[in-house]
Amino acid sequence: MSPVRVQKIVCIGAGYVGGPTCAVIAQKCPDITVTIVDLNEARIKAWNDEEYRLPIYEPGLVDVVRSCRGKNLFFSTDVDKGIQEADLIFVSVNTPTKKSGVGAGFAADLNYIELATRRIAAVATSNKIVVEKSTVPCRTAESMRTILEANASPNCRFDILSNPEFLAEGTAINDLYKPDRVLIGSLQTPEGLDACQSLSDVYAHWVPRERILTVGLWSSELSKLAANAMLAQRISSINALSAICEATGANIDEVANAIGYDSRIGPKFLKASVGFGGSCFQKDILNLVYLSESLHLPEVAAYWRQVVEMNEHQKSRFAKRVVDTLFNTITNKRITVLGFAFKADTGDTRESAAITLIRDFLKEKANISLYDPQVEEAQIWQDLAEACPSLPLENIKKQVKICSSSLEACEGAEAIVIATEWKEFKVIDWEKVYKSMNKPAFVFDGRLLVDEVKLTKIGFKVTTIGRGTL
Ligand SMILES: NC(=O)C1=CN([C@@H]2O[C@H](COP(=O)(O)OP(=O)(O)OC[C@H]3O[C@@H](n4cnc5c(N)ncnc54)[C@H](O)[C@@H]3O)[C@@H](O)[C@H]2O)C=CC1
Ligand SMILES: O=C(O)[C@H]1O[C@H](OP(=O)(O)OP(=O)(O)OC[C@H]2O[C@@H](n3ccc(=O)[nH]c3=O)[C@H](O)[C@@H]2O)[C@H](O)[C@@H](O)[C@@H]1O
Repeated sequence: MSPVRVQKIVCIGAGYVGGPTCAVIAQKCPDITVTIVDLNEARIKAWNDEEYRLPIYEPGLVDVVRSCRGKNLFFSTDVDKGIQEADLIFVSVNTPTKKSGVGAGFAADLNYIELATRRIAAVATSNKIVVEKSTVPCRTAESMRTILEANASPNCRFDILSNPEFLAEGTAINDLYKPDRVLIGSLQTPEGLDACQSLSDVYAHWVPRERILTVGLWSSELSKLAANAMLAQRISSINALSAICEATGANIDEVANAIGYDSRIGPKFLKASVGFGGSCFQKDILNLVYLSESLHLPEVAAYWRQVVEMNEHQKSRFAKRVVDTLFNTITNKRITVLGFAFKADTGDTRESAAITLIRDFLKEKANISLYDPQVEEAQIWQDLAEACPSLPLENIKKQVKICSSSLEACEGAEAIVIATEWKEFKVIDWEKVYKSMNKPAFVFDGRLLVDEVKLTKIGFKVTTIGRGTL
């Protein structure tokens, strides 16, 4: 046996990971045909949209899709055909936190992985390299192998690899073009190592070989959870320090800068905020907590759980600071929330801190004016309805107004809360905004975004995460 030269790839799951990742593979590997399949017809239709109104917003993505769609990049709902034709299959389906049953609230829901794996077993008629792209608990590859081997037709051989994705939303294309590393886990058997070589050769079209790390399967799976846990832990650490700054008069930006100069700590990922969001940090840490508990390591589980608890504390601490500052009541007051996405440069709202803040403000019976440059209106209503199950949507709609610009959202408000660090919020005409607001006019900067001194000079009363009041 020698490594197979990959000619046809199918990716199951056309989401935030499958879409950009496989579009970049197609662009960088013109000799490989890449098909991205999904059961969600609307999503596939949007990927095939003639005007390139793609289902996800990601800077640079349209150019990548434009460069190869219809040549060696295809989007389809025909999952079975995709599987049959491919020699390498990425499984890039969602792995959300389980909502019910054993491990509810912590463990990963592997139902989508299992269904995709069963489909591969049911329809494959030739050898396949099956690659776990989704983030999964340690040893999921073993379950996949058991399902594949028990259900496959006799002449099919399956080699399973783990190849977790480390891209961040908003910078996905750049992260894919120049990854810090590509991680591939395989069994250390001759067949496993050959499969690993085949996938390495795909990435080597544009990633330097020294950045392609090859390890054992379980190390690869665990490294993904570990990377997200360590990143989230950094944010919870800086946010914990931001509370101390607010109480002492220290400035969190100065503290972050000072500690970041230590080359062992480094300057990145030390921005205090209203709390981390996104589909993965919380889910992956809870997954690690569940794994630790299953392995009878309660102290380890408690350690990682605290990262999520600190994040919840940061969000509620910020919401409380808003209410306290507005003379202990926001009932019937108009609060402007700028930003709804979980971070800038994405339209993704999963676990966004803005949702928690608005939920808390609605409980206090405030009126909300909301503006985000990318998030669709329907998504906002869906997220708020889910976050406030005891409030009928008609009531939410009476309390929340979705606006089409920052200026419109700020008019007549008592306070502005910056929830997402969109660059455009930095350059708002703050003089104009000030004139249009009720006085005293408050700004609560949950993202260390605006110039506090300048806004204070205009007349605003500014409260910033990690700083005492000026
Ligand atoms: N969103 C992100 O930035 C990152 C996500 N990840 C991981 O990647 C995985 C995917 O995440 P996203 O792309 O964000 O999820 P997503 O929800 O955007 O996309 C998953 C897609 O899979 C499709 N799907 C589910 N089961 C299917 C099946 N049996 N056959 C065909 N299609 C199926 C769904 O319809 C959906 O469109 C998750 O495990 C996540 O933890 C990893 C790194 C970054
Ligand atoms: O597995 C995943 O899904 C991905 O999760 C994160 O990527 P992502 O969630 O897209 O975005 P991040 O840039 O990590 O931001 C996550 C959250 O932390 C917040 N954040 C980030 C950095 C910081 O210094 N402070 C801070 O509050 C962001 O605003 C955002 O709400 C990781 O950065 C990726 O490496 C990983 O692949």
